[in-house]
Amino acid sequence: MPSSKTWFVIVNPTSGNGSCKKKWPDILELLKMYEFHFEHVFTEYPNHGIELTQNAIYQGFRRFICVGGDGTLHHIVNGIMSQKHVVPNQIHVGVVPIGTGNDWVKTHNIPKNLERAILLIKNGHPKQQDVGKIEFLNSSKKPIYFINLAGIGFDGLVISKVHKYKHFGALAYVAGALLGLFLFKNFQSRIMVNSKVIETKTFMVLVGLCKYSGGGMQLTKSPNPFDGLFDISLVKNIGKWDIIKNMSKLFNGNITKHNKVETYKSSSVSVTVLDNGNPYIEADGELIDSGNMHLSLIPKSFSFYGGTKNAKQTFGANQSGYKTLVLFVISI
Ligand SMILES: Nc1ncnc2c1ncn2[C@@H]1O[C@H](COP(=O)(O)OP(=O)(O)OP(=O)(O)O)[C@@H](O)[C@H]1O
Repeated sequence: MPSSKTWFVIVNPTSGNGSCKKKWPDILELLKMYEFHFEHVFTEYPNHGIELTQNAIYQGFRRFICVGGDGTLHHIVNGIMSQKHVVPNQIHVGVVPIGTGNDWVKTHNIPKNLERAILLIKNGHPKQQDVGKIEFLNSSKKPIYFINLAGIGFDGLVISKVHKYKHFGALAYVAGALLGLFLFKNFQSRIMVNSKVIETKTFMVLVGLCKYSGGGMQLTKSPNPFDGLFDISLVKNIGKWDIIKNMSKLFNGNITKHNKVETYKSSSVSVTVLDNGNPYIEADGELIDSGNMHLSLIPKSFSFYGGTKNAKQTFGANQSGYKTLVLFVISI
């Protein structure tokens, strides 16, 4: 049985397009220098983080460090939320962000600098944010949990393409979006939210808890991971050229003001696909399924070490993302 002070460190060597493997020796030194008691493991295949987290909880670990990107963190969250041994928010998670998008950490002011991220964990006090739960209608698949954003439609298609472009860094999401625009067909869906039933041609439905997704895009209006409500964007029958013309608005949040976008605040939402399309569902940037889904919110269930607003923000992708996009488009 590990002591309550022992950390369980989960390292995804493939995160950040493989940069995690190169940075791990420095992280190891820093953890030793700041006198963490810890054990560490490497993930060996996709989704392995879920199993590693659950086994560590059964062994008695209550404090985790995620060394990786949004996907690695997503799997740790799913390991925590899908076990029945310990109340989820009694397990505390620190993050050393070494992903490609690193979207979740931007909301919580977690620095990308390795030493500062580790010091934040060492000196921080855990906060609790809301967790989303996705249940798959017409399927026996187990629920999936998310802490950043989940989406169905175009968003899911982009995630299905992104892995091919991870060597572009955060621009992988832009590359996936540009390719996806030419492949995607809007689908007919029924959305149930706040006792309202909406049937419409749909580009995507986004269900947000935190502010950034897709490498720094802001796709919902005013997400708050602590308020017990999802921040939902229903993007109706928008055209491809309309998206291209409004590309900058994906990064500054103004896309939610477009006349084809409706926004809602709710603690649950269902999406049923009404035509032959089988749109992909993504959660925290991971492709998880396709088809119909029901989402509900579990308040303050994820406990983590976050930074403060005053901490120096080292990402700034929301400001720089659009400029980088323009450079990227010019370069291809
Ligand atoms: N040993 C491994 N081999 C292959 N894939 C792995 C391995 N370990 C974990 N994975 C998978 O790697 C994927 C990507 O991880 P992660 O999201 O942390 O990095 P990233 O994609 O670079 O960052 P971000 O999501 O922030 O853009 C996850 O889906 C995870 O399941």
